[in-house]
Amino acid sequence: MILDFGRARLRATTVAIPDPGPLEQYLPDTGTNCAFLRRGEGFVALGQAARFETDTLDAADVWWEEISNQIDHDSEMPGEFGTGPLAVGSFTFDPDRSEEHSVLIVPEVIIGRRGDICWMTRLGDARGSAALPARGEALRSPVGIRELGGAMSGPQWERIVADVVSLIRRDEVDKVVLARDLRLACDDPIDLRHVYARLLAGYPTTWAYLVDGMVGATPELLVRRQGGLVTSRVLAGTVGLQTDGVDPLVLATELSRSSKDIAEHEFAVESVAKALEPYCKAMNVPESPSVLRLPNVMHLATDITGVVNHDTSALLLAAALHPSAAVCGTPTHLALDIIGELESLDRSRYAGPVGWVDTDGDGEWAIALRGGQVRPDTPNEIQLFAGAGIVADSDPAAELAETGAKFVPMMQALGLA
Ligand SMILES: C=C(O[C@H]1C=CC=C(C(=O)O)[C@@H]1O)C(=O)O
Repeated sequence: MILDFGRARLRATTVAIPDPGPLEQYLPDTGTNCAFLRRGEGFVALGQAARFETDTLDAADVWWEEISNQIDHDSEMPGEFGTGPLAVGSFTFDPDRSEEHSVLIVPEVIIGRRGDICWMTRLGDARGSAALPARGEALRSPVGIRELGGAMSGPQWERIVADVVSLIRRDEVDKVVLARDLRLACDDPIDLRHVYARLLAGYPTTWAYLVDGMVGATPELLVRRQGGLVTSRVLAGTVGLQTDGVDPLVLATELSRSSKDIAEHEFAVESVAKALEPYCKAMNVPESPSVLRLPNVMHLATDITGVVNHDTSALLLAAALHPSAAVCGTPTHLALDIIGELESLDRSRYAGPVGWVDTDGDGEWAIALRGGQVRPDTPNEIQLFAGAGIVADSDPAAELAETGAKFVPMMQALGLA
């Protein structure tokens, strides 16, 4: 943890700025840089005023509340969602079964946009606060990229899917989300800004994240808290769009009628609705899902909304919701054990919450899907992850193909697809 404010309180200043253009161009090639953007909205964050490495979202919430209480914030747009000092984080899927740490970073400079509003927040010395940082250096595309393989081969992974299907048919568990990984290497350290820019261009409707070596473009929002309102976008049930010549509308119709995908989706919706209920005085859970179309896949999607009845921060709401049955299974504890036993994989921060929280406890936490992780000791390598929900009617070959379709955004961003 880097944090020694001594007795001094921390000063933060937020100013309105003219439209700075695409925010990702301000990401520097070196040092700490984070980003959380969707359709051009969100923020990029530079530098690190404080850092907390932890296991749990609850511990992170306590730490962030302490820091928040030390910040004096001077803002030209008080109360505007997402403006002001915040903490950006990426959490492991299962701290009990991971070598990886979770991290919460308090950036020094934040440049943001939401609707017509653009702003810059600086922590620390407020002098020169109106000047935007210089644009980052030119992006570097990966050179000599090659596949190193994953923890399991395709056929090995299909066998564990078949084992899980047997467990489900024997009523030992209802649903288990199984994941696999793929390691890639380049000749030089990977420029995550390049990967990030490609994801932003190719997948504009997703939440594109870049936090401490984790990069990806996820379509799934675990939770957003904005004032008293809470939203969660639940996804589960997928069809790949790689099938040449098949009309996407036909695929969308098939998906929305597929009893296998509907069952898979219902487990996920139920897990989120149940976890959110104690925190809400009113909640709307649509009765049937819609179809969400992305360039590589289509998903069954349900947007749950509610009114929060407690003063519960976005971080604590994420703690209550994670791991949902979209990434773990039903019942949660059994699915976690089965994943731990069969997957042969440290999921690290894949499928964990990734996002931000502000000093009022508002924020957005997505699920770190469709991404990969670069670690400081192996900067030339990236580990990609993709998973699929397994239910009674799952076909191992189809589930393997589905994970292949879910790798596509990262493969494209790395110049491989
Ligand atoms: C676990 C992943 O996706 C989840 C989100 C949407 C659809 C899913 C599915 O249909 O299996 C998964 O539940 C992943 O992308 O690695």
